[in-house]
This record gives sequence, C-alpha cells and structure tokens, in this order.
Amino acid sequence: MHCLPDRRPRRMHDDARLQWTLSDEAKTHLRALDLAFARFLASMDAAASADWLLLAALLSRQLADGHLCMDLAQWMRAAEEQAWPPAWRDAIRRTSGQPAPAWLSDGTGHAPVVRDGTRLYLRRYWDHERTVARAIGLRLGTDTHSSAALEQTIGALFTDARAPDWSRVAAAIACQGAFTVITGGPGTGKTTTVVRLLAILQARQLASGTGPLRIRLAAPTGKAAARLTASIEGQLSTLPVDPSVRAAIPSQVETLHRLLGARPDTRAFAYHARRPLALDVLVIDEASMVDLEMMAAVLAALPDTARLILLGDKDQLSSVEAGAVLGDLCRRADAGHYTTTTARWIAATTGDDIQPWVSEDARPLDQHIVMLRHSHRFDADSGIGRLAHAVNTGDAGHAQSLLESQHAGLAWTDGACDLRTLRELVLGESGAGYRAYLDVIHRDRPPAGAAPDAFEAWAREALHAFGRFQLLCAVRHGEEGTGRINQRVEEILQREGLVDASHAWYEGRPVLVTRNDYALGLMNGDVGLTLRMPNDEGETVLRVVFLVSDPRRGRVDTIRCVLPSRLGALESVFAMTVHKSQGSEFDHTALILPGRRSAVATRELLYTGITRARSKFSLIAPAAMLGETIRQRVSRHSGLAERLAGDD
Ligand SMILES: Nc1ncnc2c1ncn2[C@@H]1O[C@H](COP(=O)(O)OP(=O)(O)OP(=O)(O)O)[C@@H](O)[C@H]1O
Repeated sequence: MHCLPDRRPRRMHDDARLQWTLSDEAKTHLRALDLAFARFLASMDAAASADWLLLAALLSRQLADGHLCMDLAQWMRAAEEQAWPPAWRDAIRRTSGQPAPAWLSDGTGHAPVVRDGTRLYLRRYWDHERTVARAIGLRLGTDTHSSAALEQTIGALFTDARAPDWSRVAAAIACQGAFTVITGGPGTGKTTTVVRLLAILQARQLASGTGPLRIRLAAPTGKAAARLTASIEGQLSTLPVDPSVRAAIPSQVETLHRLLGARPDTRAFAYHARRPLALDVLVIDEASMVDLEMMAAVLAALPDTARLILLGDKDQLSSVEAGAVLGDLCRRADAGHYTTTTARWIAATTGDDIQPWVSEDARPLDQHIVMLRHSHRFDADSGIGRLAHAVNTGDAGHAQSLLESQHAGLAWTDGACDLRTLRELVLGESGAGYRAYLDVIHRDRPPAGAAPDAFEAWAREALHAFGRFQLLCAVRHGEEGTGRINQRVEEILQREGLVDASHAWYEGRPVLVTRNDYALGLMNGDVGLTLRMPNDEGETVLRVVFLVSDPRRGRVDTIRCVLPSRLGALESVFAMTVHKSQGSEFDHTALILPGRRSAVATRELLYTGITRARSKFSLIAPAAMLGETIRQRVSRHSGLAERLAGDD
C-alpha cells in the first residue's frame, strides 16, 4: 500500500476529526510532535476516524517514555501509567470496530504505522527492531563440540577455583558462538573476561596462519570509551599470553558514533548495510546505554560473518531514547535457562557445573547470554555492594536498614536536601566534596611563566580531583533537579570564597558537554574544568580543559584546552543527572532523590546511582521516597524478546 497525502488538505480547525487536538487534555498528555503526527495522518487519509487519529498520537507519545510500540492487547497498562482521560479509553476501544486507516499496514508498502501481531509501531522503530532481531537471529546457534585445544586455552587463562566460574563459562560460550552477551554488575569481571576471550580468539586465529582477526572495541559515550581503554590497557599488560597475541589485541575503544563514521549535520553514517564495517569481531561495552536506533545502525553495518559481543549491566537504566535492547535480551538471564546440551558441553569444556541453571523452557537466545554473578570490586561486607543488591532485588526494608546502620561506605540523610546537608556534602569533611579540587586549583597553581607542561600537569590533577566526587540528581527540573542544585552549590562555594561566580565563566566552573562536537573532538558527556591557562603570549586566560583520548598518541589522558566561547551545548556540572553519569565512576557519589513521588525515580535509577560510587555512597531522600523508588520499575514495551524467541 502506498499512501499519498489527500489532495484536498483541510485546515486543522475545519477538520472535525482533529477537534480533540485543541483540548486541554491533549495539551497535557501529548507532545506537540504527537499532535503534528495526528494532523499529518489526517491529511493522508480523509476517511480515517478521529479515534484512529487519537490512537496514532498516543502511539507517538509512547516513544517519550522509551516504549517502542503500543501493545493493543495491553493498552490499558499505558492508559493507567499515563493517566489517559476516560473518553480516550472509549475512543481506543471503538477503533476495533472501525475500518483500518490507509496509513496502517502489516509492514508491506510504506504506511507510516505498522501493526505486527497485537503491537502497533511507528514504521521507523518497527524497521529498527527487525534489523536488530535479524542480526542477532542469524548469529544464534552454538557449536557444542568439545575440543581439547579450547579446553586447554580456557583452562590456562581462567584459573579461578570458584565453581561455577561464570567468566570461564562466558568465554567458552563466546568462543563457539557468533553472538554473546556478558552481563553483570560493577566489578564482576566483564572487561577481564573479554580481554582473555579476545586473546583466545586471536591465538586461535594466528595459529591457523590466516592473518589476525580485525577486532574493534566500542562504547556509547566518550567517557565510557576512555574508561574501558584504560582498563584494557591495564589488563593487557599482565595477560599471560604470547607477545604476538597481545600485540594483536587492540586497547583503543572508540565511540559508536565514531565507529560508524558519524558526520556533522546528518543522521546518516558512513558505514551501513551497503557499506559494512571492515571487522571480524565487535565488542560493545556499556550496552545498556545503547538505544534501539543506534543498535540497529551498528548491526546493519556489521558484516554477517562478524562476531558480536555485548557487555553491560542489564539492571542499569537504559538510554533515555526509545528501546532497552540489553534489558530485552537479558530478561531471563538471572535464571540462566540453559539446555542440557549446553550444560553438558560446558561441563566437558570448562569443568563448570551449570546444571542448576538448566530449564525445560530454554530458548536459543538464552544459550548466548551469561550473567557474571560475583563482584570482585565489592566484597560480601561492602555496604555499597549490599545496598545495590538489596535495591536490585526490590528489598526496600533491607536497603533502609543498611542505610540506617551507618555501614562503612554508606551515608543517608532522611529528608529533603536542605542547605545544611548540601553544604556538608559540597564542602566535605577533611577536604572532601568539591573543596578538594578547588584546593588543588588554588594551592598547586604553577607560578606565572612556568612551562606549559607544568600547567598541563596541574590541570590534569585538578580534573582528577574533581572526578572523585559527584552530586547526582534524578531529574533536571524542580527543587531537587540539576538546574537548581547547580545554582545552590555555586552559591555555597561563592560564599566560602572558593569561586568567584560573579560572571558566567569563572575559574573552577565544571561543565558537561551535552552534544557531540566533532570539530572540537568533544563528546556528549565529556566533563571539563574552567582554569586560567597560559595562551601563546604567556598570559593566563580562562580556558576549559578536558581529558580526552588521543588515538595517535595512544593515550586517554591528553589535555585539551578550549576557549569557553567555542563551546556549544553545555551546562554546569556540580550536579549531573543519573542518566548522564552512566559509564562513569566516582570515589564518592551523593544522590539526591526528589522529595515527592516522581515517575523517573525508579529502582533502576537508584541502582545506577549507587553503582557509580567506588568507595562511598550518600543518599539524600525521605524514607518514604526510598521505598517508593525501589518499588517503581522501568518498563519498556517492545517486541524484541518475543521476536527472537520466535513467538512473533
Ligand atoms: N576472576 C577474577 N579474579 C580476581 N579478580 C578479578 C577477576 N576478574 C576480575 N577481577 C578484578 O576485578 C576488578 C573488576 O574487573 P573488571 O574491570 O573486569 O570488571 P567489570 O565488570 O568490567 O567492571 P565495570 O563495572 O568497571 O564495568 C578488576 O580489578 C579485575 O582485575
């Protein structure tokens, strides 16, 4: 079916079918984009009913909550969550007795709305979901032949006595299959596993005499890429393998945008289905942050013969954009769902017993997913590790008692974020909080006329000190949002005489880049500090300094100085949203939850905030909000899991 706009467009006010778009309810519940979509569809089919047009606007609205589709079999869930007016619910019910509009199809033709089983999609997202399902689907199926060579190499690199050692299981599964997901909480060994796995794959390849595997490593943000690069560099240096194998494993991690050849001013990438990436193995870290559109772009550009390995924490918040690919893939990961064949083959290959994770309801996808379950970063007594676990399992009572027990590494202010609390956090006891990096700026500043290297070292030290503490907020707006908290912190520091914030740009102002700037080599999520740095004439002037990765120098901590006026989209970052903090870690994080019920304060958000902390986590939230937040889950509607299960 090919839909052309009706030749006799009617003005919106004349079109009785669009009267509802003028109502207060429409303005409250729908975005301008959703209303514009309904108007566009009205112009495509003069016979489509008002009820169908409303349904289309509501479908478009679902994307704002991260849903990829609207399931007509369960639309009441969305109606409840989004508090649709009763009249709208009646309208949706009526559509089942009305003829389908011309702009709706089963996917054939170009109709902008697609019905697939009971799900309605905007075509773009239907296409993306199918691209992802196809790319994963063609990689399902594991070669379960035991081989002495594989047993030996896995045994040599994975020597943990723990049984089962899920890292070893993940390596075996990834060696024999073209698609693997390795999921796990912070410090569970995802990076360690993948580095050893790459060594096994590369050693096998080099031994076959057919030239090394082309391995590429990628992450969704510059920050995550830099962190993984540093971690892989560390792991490689101690990897007990032949130097030729070590030399053939890359450590440089690039952003997905760079991997795909993003170009300024266009959504199109240089690499796509007709011009695939030249690689044999692709590893994507922090995959929970990759939305469906980006995952579809990567998988479309992936050669069919390439091996794909996704790493990430399935319990973290997903991207703000629509879709939660990693979450969808890992829905059944806790219980394993392995087949007896997989379990027998693992026992023969690695000696690990995964029989308790065998299920009669095993599906092909489950055989490619491995969850690492032991944190090497947080031991069994660690307050942060225990709190993260309690939150993740929905145990609000235990989470509260851990916070109340003043466990090492945990602090809780039961109440709103008042001035006293904020002052204590920001000014810190014994030079912690934000005082630490401001002390570095003031105390360690090189003398006028010092060599540029001395200023670079000082800037690096200040950036590292700033990176040790971070205030996190659930939301951007309102009293507990990043905007207001940033303002209040600035006022506190100004009153202490630690900054002079009388102008927009001042020494010590930390900023967050909020849009990729390829010309400057800065990525969305990069954090910079405003410092007085020497210019070419030797005068000190305000510059924003960033730590960036420089592939030519093979380093991840190159200092880049930028004129404040050259920077485009940015904001102050004394406080950052939990969403923006993903892919980063800080010694101490302090999370401020909204004082009142909020749709964004979810279990996933709290878990993500807690796991950004390496050694100390502070929570500022009324007790009632803590319980509410742990009970509230993110749910994202999609058909990906069912598509891969073959149910669709
Ligand atoms: N099997 C192991 N035995 C002992 N220590 C390990 C093991 N695996 C990983 N580690 C150590 O645990 C720490 C975390 O490992 P790694 O960085 O691989 O975890 P991760 O899951 O990638 O963490 P992240 O949360 O940073 O993504 C590292 O110091 C690593 O050396």
